Amino acid sequence: MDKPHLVFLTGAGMSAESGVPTFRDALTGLWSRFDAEALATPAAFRRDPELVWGWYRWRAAQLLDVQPHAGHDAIATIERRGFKVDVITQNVDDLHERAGNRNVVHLHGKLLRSRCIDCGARRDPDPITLDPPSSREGEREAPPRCEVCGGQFRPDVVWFGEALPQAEWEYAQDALARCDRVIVVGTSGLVQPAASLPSLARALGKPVLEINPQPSAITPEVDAFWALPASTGLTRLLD
Ligand SMILES: CC(C)NC(=O)[C@H](Cc1c[nH]c2ccccc12)NC(=O)[C@H](CCCC/N=C(/NCCC(=O)O)S[C@H]1O[C@H](COP(=O)(O)OP(=O)(O)OC[C@H]2O[C@@H](n3cnc4c(N)ncnc43)[C@H](O)[C@@H]2O)[C@@H](O)[C@H]1O)NC(=O)OCc1ccccc1
Ligand SMILES: [Zn+2]
Repeated sequence: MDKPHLVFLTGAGMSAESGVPTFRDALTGLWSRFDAEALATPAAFRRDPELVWGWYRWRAAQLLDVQPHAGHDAIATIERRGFKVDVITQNVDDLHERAGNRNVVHLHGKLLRSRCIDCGARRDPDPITLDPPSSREGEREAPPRCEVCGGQFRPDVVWFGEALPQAEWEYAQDALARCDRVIVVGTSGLVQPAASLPSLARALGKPVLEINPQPSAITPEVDAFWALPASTGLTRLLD
Protein backbone atom coordinates (compact mmCIF):
# COMPACT_ATOMS: atom_id res chain seq x y z
CA MET A 1 0.00 0.00 0.00
CA ASP A 2 1.66 3.26 -1.22
CA LYS A 3 2.23 5.92 1.43
CA PRO A 4 0.12 9.06 0.91
CA HIS A 5 1.53 11.98 -1.14
CA LEU A 6 1.69 15.05 1.14
CA VAL A 7 1.92 18.72 0.14
CA PHE A 8 3.16 21.22 2.76
CA LEU A 9 2.20 24.86 2.05
CA THR A 10 4.42 27.02 4.27
CA GLY A 11 4.65 30.73 5.14
CA ALA A 12 6.79 32.97 7.31
CA GLY A 13 5.47 31.38 10.52
CA MET A 14 7.26 28.17 9.48
CA SER A 15 10.63 29.89 9.99
CA ALA A 16 9.70 32.09 12.98
CA GLU A 17 11.12 29.68 15.58
CA SER A 18 14.45 29.66 13.70
CA GLY A 19 14.67 33.43 14.27
CA VAL A 20 13.62 34.59 10.76
CA PRO A 21 11.23 37.53 11.30
CA THR A 22 7.72 37.03 9.93
CA PHE A 23 6.07 39.86 7.99
CA ARG A 24 2.96 40.73 9.90
CA ASP A 25 3.61 39.86 13.53
CA ALA A 26 2.88 43.07 15.41
CA LEU A 27 6.29 43.75 16.97
CA THR A 28 8.84 41.59 15.20
CA GLY A 29 7.16 41.55 11.75
CA LEU A 30 9.21 43.02 8.90
CA TRP A 31 6.24 45.00 7.58
CA SER A 32 5.69 46.55 11.00
CA ARG A 33 9.27 47.84 10.94
CA PHE A 34 9.85 48.50 7.23
CA ASP A 35 7.66 49.85 4.44
CA ALA A 36 6.99 47.09 1.88
CA GLU A 37 6.17 49.71 -0.75
CA ALA A 38 9.63 51.30 -0.24
CA LEU A 39 11.56 48.03 -0.29
CA ALA A 40 9.73 45.11 -1.98
CA THR A 41 8.42 46.54 -5.28
CA PRO A 42 10.02 47.09 -8.72
CA ALA A 43 9.33 50.84 -8.34
CA ALA A 44 11.26 50.93 -5.05
CA PHE A 45 14.29 49.35 -6.71
CA ARG A 46 14.14 51.80 -9.65
CA ARG A 47 13.78 54.69 -7.19
CA ASP A 48 16.56 53.69 -4.77
CA PRO A 49 18.49 50.52 -5.76
CA GLU A 50 21.12 51.03 -3.02
CA LEU A 51 18.51 51.10 -0.24
CA VAL A 52 16.75 47.97 -1.57
CA TRP A 53 19.94 46.00 -2.33
CA GLY A 54 21.33 46.94 1.11
CA TRP A 55 18.15 45.76 2.81
CA TYR A 56 18.15 42.35 1.06
CA ARG A 57 21.84 41.93 1.80
CA TRP A 58 21.05 42.55 5.50
CA ARG A 59 18.27 39.91 5.40
CA ALA A 60 20.59 37.48 3.56
CA ALA A 61 23.31 38.00 6.22
CA GLN A 62 20.78 37.20 8.96
CA LEU A 63 19.83 33.98 7.18
CA LEU A 64 23.40 32.77 7.39
CA ASP A 65 23.08 32.83 11.21
CA VAL A 66 19.92 30.70 11.62
CA GLN A 67 19.23 26.94 11.54
CA PRO A 68 16.23 24.77 10.62
CA HIS A 69 14.14 23.83 13.69
CA ALA A 70 12.37 20.60 14.74
CA GLY A 71 9.45 21.45 12.43
CA HIS A 72 11.67 21.66 9.33
CA ASP A 73 13.36 18.43 10.44
CA ALA A 74 9.98 16.70 10.89
CA ILE A 75 8.96 17.39 7.27
CA ALA A 76 12.34 16.03 6.10
CA THR A 77 11.90 12.92 8.31
CA ILE A 78 8.46 12.28 6.78
CA GLU A 79 10.11 12.32 3.33
CA ARG A 80 12.90 9.98 4.54
CA ARG A 81 10.18 7.60 5.84
CA GLY A 82 9.14 7.10 2.19
CA PHE A 83 6.21 9.51 1.88
CA LYS A 84 6.12 11.55 -1.35
CA VAL A 85 6.54 15.11 -0.07
CA ASP A 86 6.28 18.43 -1.92
CA VAL A 87 7.05 21.62 -0.01
CA ILE A 88 5.44 24.68 -1.65
CA THR A 89 6.69 27.76 0.21
CA GLN A 90 6.17 31.51 0.19
CA ASN A 91 9.43 31.77 2.12
CA VAL A 92 12.60 33.04 0.48
CA ASP A 93 14.87 31.30 3.02
CA ASP A 94 16.64 27.95 2.41
CA LEU A 95 15.69 26.22 5.69
CA HIS A 96 13.56 23.45 4.10
CA GLU A 97 16.46 22.51 1.81
CA ARG A 98 18.92 22.66 4.72
CA ALA A 99 16.66 20.30 6.69
CA GLY A 100 16.91 17.82 3.80
CA ASN A 101 13.72 18.11 1.77
CA ARG A 102 14.33 17.53 -1.94
CA ASN A 103 11.15 18.93 -3.56
CA VAL A 104 11.04 22.53 -2.33
CA VAL A 105 9.24 25.02 -4.62
CA HIS A 106 9.74 28.75 -3.89
CA LEU A 107 6.69 30.70 -5.11
CA HIS A 108 8.27 34.05 -4.11
CA GLY A 109 11.88 33.39 -5.08
CA LYS A 110 15.06 32.90 -3.03
CA LEU A 111 16.87 35.41 -0.81
CA LEU A 112 20.30 33.81 -1.35
CA ARG A 113 20.11 34.31 -5.12
CA SER A 114 20.24 37.39 -7.37
CA ARG A 115 20.07 38.04 -11.10
CA CYS A 116 20.78 40.72 -13.72
CA ILE A 117 17.70 42.84 -14.38
CA ASP A 118 18.56 43.09 -18.12
CA CYS A 119 19.85 39.68 -19.26
CA GLY A 120 18.90 37.51 -16.26
CA ALA A 121 22.48 36.28 -15.81
CA ARG A 122 23.47 34.84 -12.46
CA ARG A 123 26.87 34.57 -10.77
CA ASP A 124 28.46 31.85 -8.63
CA PRO A 125 29.22 32.54 -5.82
CA ASP A 126 26.16 34.78 -5.69
CA PRO A 127 27.05 38.41 -4.87
CA ILE A 128 24.12 38.60 -2.38
CA THR A 129 26.00 36.24 -0.06
CA LEU A 130 29.54 37.58 -0.62
CA ASP A 131 31.42 39.13 2.36
CA PRO A 132 28.20 39.64 4.29
CA PRO A 133 27.67 43.34 5.09
CA SER A 134 27.86 44.60 8.66
CA SER A 135 24.46 43.70 9.99
CA ARG A 136 23.54 47.34 10.47
CA GLU A 137 19.91 47.76 9.40
CA GLY A 138 19.31 50.04 6.47
CA GLU A 139 22.93 49.82 5.32
CA ARG A 140 22.93 51.20 1.77
CA GLU A 141 24.94 49.29 -0.84
CA ALA A 142 25.23 49.58 -4.61
CA PRO A 143 23.99 46.46 -6.44
CA PRO A 144 26.82 44.83 -8.43
CA ARG A 145 27.01 45.17 -12.21
CA CYS A 146 26.50 42.29 -14.62
CA GLU A 147 29.70 41.09 -16.31
CA VAL A 148 27.69 39.96 -19.35
CA CYS A 149 25.70 43.10 -20.21
CA GLY A 150 26.62 45.70 -17.57
CA GLY A 151 23.07 45.65 -16.17
CA GLN A 152 22.25 45.93 -12.47
CA PHE A 153 21.83 42.88 -10.25
CA ARG A 154 18.64 42.53 -8.17
CA PRO A 155 17.54 40.05 -5.46
CA ASP A 156 15.90 37.00 -7.12
CA VAL A 157 12.65 37.34 -5.17
CA VAL A 158 9.11 38.14 -6.37
CA TRP A 159 8.20 41.72 -5.50
CA PHE A 160 4.63 42.99 -4.98
CA GLY A 161 3.00 43.60 -8.35
CA GLU A 162 5.24 41.03 -10.05
CA ALA A 163 3.95 37.73 -11.43
CA LEU A 164 4.97 34.52 -9.71
CA PRO A 165 7.46 32.33 -11.65
CA GLN A 166 5.33 30.32 -14.13
CA ALA A 167 6.98 26.92 -13.64
CA GLU A 168 6.76 27.05 -9.84
CA TRP A 169 3.11 28.20 -9.92
CA GLU A 170 2.12 25.42 -12.31
CA TYR A 171 4.06 22.86 -10.25
CA ALA A 172 2.17 23.99 -7.13
CA GLN A 173 -1.24 23.59 -8.74
CA ASP A 174 -0.27 20.23 -10.26
CA ALA A 175 1.08 18.92 -6.93
CA LEU A 176 -2.24 19.79 -5.24
CA ALA A 177 -4.13 17.92 -7.98
CA ARG A 178 -1.93 14.80 -7.51
CA CYS A 179 -1.58 14.75 -3.70
CA ASP A 180 -3.60 12.95 -1.00
CA ARG A 181 -3.36 15.47 1.83
CA VAL A 182 -2.36 19.11 2.41
CA ILE A 183 -0.75 20.62 5.52
CA VAL A 184 -0.66 24.44 5.71
CA VAL A 185 1.91 25.87 8.16
CA GLY A 186 2.42 29.44 9.38
CA THR A 187 0.75 31.70 6.86
CA SER A 188 -1.67 34.60 7.46
CA GLY A 189 -3.26 33.80 4.10
CA LEU A 190 -3.25 37.44 3.01
CA VAL A 191 -0.90 37.44 0.00
CA GLN A 192 -2.33 36.41 -3.36
CA PRO A 193 -2.20 34.27 -5.38
CA ALA A 194 -0.42 31.93 -2.87
CA ALA A 195 -3.26 32.39 -0.35
CA SER A 196 -5.72 30.82 -2.81
CA LEU A 197 -3.92 27.43 -2.84
CA PRO A 198 -5.63 25.97 0.28
CA SER A 199 -9.09 26.63 -1.17
CA LEU A 200 -7.93 25.18 -4.51
CA ALA A 201 -6.90 22.02 -2.60
CA ARG A 202 -10.32 21.77 -0.98
CA ALA A 203 -12.04 22.36 -4.30
CA LEU A 204 -9.99 19.35 -5.53
CA GLY A 205 -11.37 17.32 -2.59
CA LYS A 206 -8.09 17.15 -0.65
CA PRO A 207 -8.27 17.23 3.17
CA VAL A 208 -6.47 20.35 4.52
CA LEU A 209 -4.90 20.62 8.00
CA GLU A 210 -3.68 24.05 9.20
CA ILE A 211 -0.96 24.49 11.87
CA ASN A 212 -0.76 28.04 13.28
CA PRO A 213 -0.81 29.38 16.85
CA GLN A 214 -3.38 31.97 15.70
CA PRO A 215 -6.37 31.50 13.36
CA SER A 216 -5.60 33.00 9.92
CA ALA A 217 -7.57 34.19 6.88
CA ILE A 218 -7.69 30.60 5.62
CA THR A 219 -8.79 28.93 8.88
CA PRO A 220 -12.52 29.09 7.95
CA GLU A 221 -11.71 27.00 4.89
CA VAL A 222 -9.65 24.15 6.37
CA ASP A 223 -10.84 20.70 7.57
CA ALA A 224 -8.70 20.68 10.74
CA PHE A 225 -6.90 23.44 12.67
CA TRP A 226 -4.14 22.85 15.21
CA ALA A 227 -3.51 26.03 17.27
CA LEU A 228 0.17 25.11 17.67
CA PRO A 229 3.59 26.47 16.65
CA ALA A 230 5.17 24.77 13.63
CA SER A 231 7.80 22.85 15.65
CA THR A 232 5.17 21.20 17.94
CA GLY A 233 2.49 20.67 15.31
CA LEU A 234 4.79 19.11 12.71
CA THR A 235 6.62 16.92 15.25
CA ARG A 236 3.20 15.59 16.28
CA LEU A 237 2.73 14.33 12.67
CA LEU A 238 5.65 11.92 13.29
CA ASP A 239 3.73 10.03 16.02
C1 LIG B 1 -0.65 42.31 0.74
C2 LIG B 1 -1.60 41.69 -0.28
C3 LIG B 1 -2.95 42.30 -0.24
N1 LIG B 1 -1.03 41.92 -1.64
C4 LIG B 1 -1.13 40.92 -2.57
O1 LIG B 1 -1.63 39.84 -2.36
C5 LIG B 1 -0.52 41.26 -3.91
C6 LIG B 1 -1.63 41.54 -4.94
C7 LIG B 1 -2.54 42.53 -4.47
C8 LIG B 1 -2.34 43.84 -4.44
N2 LIG B 1 -3.47 44.42 -3.95
C9 LIG B 1 -4.35 43.48 -3.67
C10 LIG B 1 -5.64 43.57 -3.14
C11 LIG B 1 -6.36 42.41 -2.95
C12 LIG B 1 -5.77 41.17 -3.28
C13 LIG B 1 -4.48 41.09 -3.81
C14 LIG B 1 -3.80 42.26 -4.00
N3 LIG B 1 0.16 40.15 -4.48
C15 LIG B 1 1.18 40.43 -5.33
O2 LIG B 1 1.61 41.55 -5.57
C16 LIG B 1 1.76 39.23 -6.04
C17 LIG B 1 3.20 38.93 -5.52
C18 LIG B 1 3.16 38.60 -4.07
C19 LIG B 1 4.58 38.19 -3.60
C20 LIG B 1 5.29 39.33 -2.89
N4 LIG B 1 6.55 38.86 -2.32
C21 LIG B 1 6.71 38.37 -1.10
N5 LIG B 1 7.91 37.92 -0.62
C22 LIG B 1 9.13 38.02 -1.45
C23 LIG B 1 9.83 39.32 -1.24
C24 LIG B 1 10.43 39.45 0.14
O3 LIG B 1 10.43 38.46 0.91
O4 LIG B 1 10.95 40.54 0.40
S1 LIG B 1 5.30 38.27 -0.08
C25 LIG B 1 5.92 37.90 1.52
O5 LIG B 1 4.90 38.28 2.41
C26 LIG B 1 4.08 37.18 2.67
C27 LIG B 1 3.96 37.06 4.15
O6 LIG B 1 2.87 36.25 4.40
P1 LIG B 1 3.03 34.99 5.39
O7 LIG B 1 4.12 34.13 4.91
O8 LIG B 1 1.68 34.44 5.54
O9 LIG B 1 3.56 35.66 6.76
P2 LIG B 1 2.82 36.66 7.76
O10 LIG B 1 3.89 37.35 8.52
O11 LIG B 1 1.78 37.46 7.06
O12 LIG B 1 2.04 35.66 8.76
C28 LIG B 1 2.78 34.81 9.59
C29 LIG B 1 1.81 33.75 10.10
O13 LIG B 1 2.58 32.80 10.84
C30 LIG B 1 1.94 32.55 12.07
N6 LIG B 1 2.98 32.15 13.04
C31 LIG B 1 3.73 32.96 13.83
N7 LIG B 1 4.60 32.17 14.57
C32 LIG B 1 4.37 30.88 14.18
C33 LIG B 1 4.94 29.63 14.56
N8 LIG B 1 5.91 29.53 15.48
N9 LIG B 1 4.48 28.49 13.96
C34 LIG B 1 3.48 28.55 13.02
N10 LIG B 1 2.91 29.73 12.60
C35 LIG B 1 3.36 30.86 13.19
C36 LIG B 1 1.20 33.84 12.43
O14 LIG B 1 0.11 33.55 13.27
C37 LIG B 1 0.73 34.32 11.05
O15 LIG B 1 -0.52 33.75 10.70
C38 LIG B 1 4.73 35.93 2.13
O16 LIG B 1 4.08 35.59 0.96
C39 LIG B 1 6.14 36.43 1.82
O17 LIG B 1 6.73 35.75 0.74
N11 LIG B 1 1.90 39.50 -7.44
C40 LIG B 1 0.81 39.86 -8.15
O18 LIG B 1 -0.32 39.88 -7.72
O19 LIG B 1 1.15 40.18 -9.43
C41 LIG B 1 0.07 40.56 -10.28
C42 LIG B 1 0.50 40.18 -11.60
C43 LIG B 1 -0.08 39.07 -12.17
C44 LIG B 1 0.29 38.73 -13.47
C45 LIG B 1 1.23 39.50 -14.17
C46 LIG B 1 1.84 40.61 -13.54
C47 LIG B 1 1.48 40.94 -12.22
ZN1 LIG C 1 23.17 41.18 -17.62
